[in-house]
Amino acid sequence: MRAPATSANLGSGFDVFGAALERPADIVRVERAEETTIEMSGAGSEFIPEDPAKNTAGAVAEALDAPARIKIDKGVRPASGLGSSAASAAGAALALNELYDRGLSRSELVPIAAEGEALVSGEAHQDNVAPALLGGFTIVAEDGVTQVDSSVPLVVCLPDIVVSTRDARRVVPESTSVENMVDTVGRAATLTVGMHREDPAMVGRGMEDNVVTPARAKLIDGYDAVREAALDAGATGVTVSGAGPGVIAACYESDRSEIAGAMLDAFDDVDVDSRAYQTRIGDGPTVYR
Ligand SMILES: Nc1ncnc2c1ncn2[C@@H]1O[C@H](COP(=O)(O)OP(=O)(O)O)[C@@H](O)[C@H]1O
Ligand SMILES: N[C@@H](CCOP(=O)(O)O)C(=O)O
Repeated sequence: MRAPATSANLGSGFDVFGAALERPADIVRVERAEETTIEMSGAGSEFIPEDPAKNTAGAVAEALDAPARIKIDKGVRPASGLGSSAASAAGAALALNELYDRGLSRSELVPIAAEGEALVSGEAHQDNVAPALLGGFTIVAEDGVTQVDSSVPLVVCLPDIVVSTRDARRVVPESTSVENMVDTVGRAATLTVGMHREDPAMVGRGMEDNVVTPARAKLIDGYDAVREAALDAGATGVTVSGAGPGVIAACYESDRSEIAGAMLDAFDDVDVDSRAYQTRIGDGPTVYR
């Protein structure tokens, strides 16, 4: 099972919007077993507990009552803002659903995979697991998830800084002004139509946000300079990816490589190592049998 990285929030859609990324991804393998065991390898795996009670894939095996030998090769580093914890949870949910013939749809697996998010961030937010399972752009609302296929080009720059989602949720303001609310609704609506039209300019305009992103940007050294550099290089919009520290830019494909270089240079200028993924909005998980 190949389960994609995801970017949640996209600025104006805190805890609502999410997008599957074409790359990077986790590879999740499962075999039936008497009790669940987990073996981790790959990017940042030394920081991820193999104890099933502390691993997002273990939480999913428990929720599905599907004990298994689970092997995860991380393509998505933990505490990245790229839905690392969600990729493993979504991959495990889909793989275990097949292994045990549970017959649940990908949409029905969203709240089950979110059990993993509750374990690591304290809340079962679904805005990463929804796109990780369904692909494309997703909107998580009280009454269900809406999915739209899209392939808008993106650059995601991941600095060598760790920001845990649990900590980054603590800095989110408890309230905001009506003026900010009106601005956010306008931008969220613009972004949604932009995704549907696959229009990078509209998506970029909708990625601004005056409430959550400014509070979280303070946790990322060099954020303002990286954002400016990406915009100068042609990005149509830039924001914090998920809870950070990843920074995501929407763009036209022809500008992608220049934007990636500009973001890497801007982090380098403040002595922060980083890596850039030239990617786009992509599909959900791929199942290998
Ligand atoms: N299978 C897993 N993959 C990634 N992180 C996991 C996993 N299981 C538990 N974790 C823990 O979840 C935390 C990372 O999740 P989170 O802070 O939400 O970051 P991200 O934005 O990358 O998802 C780390 O503390 C990590 O040890
Ligand atoms: N809506 C959540 C999304 C967290 O995404 P992650 O990729 O950082 O785990 C939040 O903003 O807290």
